[in-house]
Amino acid sequence: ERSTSSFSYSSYHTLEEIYTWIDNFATEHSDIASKIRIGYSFENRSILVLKFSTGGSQRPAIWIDTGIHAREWITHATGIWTARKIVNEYGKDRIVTNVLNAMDIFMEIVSNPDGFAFTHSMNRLWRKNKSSRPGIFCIGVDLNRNWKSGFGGNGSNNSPCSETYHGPSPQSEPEVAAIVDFITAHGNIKALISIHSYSQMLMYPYGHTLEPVSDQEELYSLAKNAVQALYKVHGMEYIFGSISTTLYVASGITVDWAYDSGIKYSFSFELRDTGRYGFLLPAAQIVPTAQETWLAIQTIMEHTLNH
Ligand SMILES: O=C(CO)C[C@@H](Cc1ccccc1)C(=O)O
Ligand SMILES: [Zn+2]
Repeated sequence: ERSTSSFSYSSYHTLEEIYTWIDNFATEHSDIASKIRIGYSFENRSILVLKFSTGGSQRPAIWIDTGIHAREWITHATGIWTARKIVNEYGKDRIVTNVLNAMDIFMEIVSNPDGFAFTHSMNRLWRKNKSSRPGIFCIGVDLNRNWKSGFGGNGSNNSPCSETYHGPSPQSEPEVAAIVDFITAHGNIKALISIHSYSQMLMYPYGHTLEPVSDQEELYSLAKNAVQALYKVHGMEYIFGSISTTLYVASGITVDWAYDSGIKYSFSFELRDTGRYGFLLPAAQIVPTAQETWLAIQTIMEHTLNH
């Protein structure tokens, strides 16, 4: 009996439970899924990625990450549900089947394992990683400010005690360097989706400047279509647009680096809710959130496949 079938997709889980699930999931779906270790965190935990592939080699691919901010538990839970959805829908759903017959999907569910473990052990609202450096008395770098593009600019902070501390240099954090190295070595990533919570938004670059990206029109209309598909599931309204104009200026962020590295379809989600529960979203909303997010993700994947 599949042990992942005893796993509750409508509950939050610890780091150990998620890592065990990843192992069992890759074993039970070895025809299409495999587990890759792309590096080690500051506290030496494995950084794991699930690869979904139906063959070929170096196929164009889609990258999805969740949990870069430790306290955003709905994102890890959404990632787990989405991984199962992908393997269950291959061969049934037209979009998933077409995407996986031509492209690979890489999904990093726990992108900040040290911080995530800390939200279970010590501080539920921890955001950053757990890096420390000699003579610095505050812990952690904001992994969504440590990327090269716009590094150190407005909307990031030079103080190690800040929640948006950008770190001493771009990619100084092993959790960011691991992704940069993997995506750079792969060289054929066509879309990147970096999932956060909360606020109910679907955003695209830039965050570090108010200047529109060259593909602004295309990304705007794709985001519009994606949030319309999402809305149809449970009536949840998402706003959309560029990060700097929709939310605030933020520098050194994942999607700005991705876009500047040639990944045109780079998006960041802010999942449920709009503040009533915030990071403490009740587990009862995990499946509804994942279900609606899936429609937006499918919209982005299909567009990526067809362009
Ligand atoms: O995670 C957030 C809430 O914890 C808000 C996100 C908003 C954001 C998301 C993606 C790209 C730039 C900014 C952040 O400030 O990094
Ligand atoms: Zn976040």
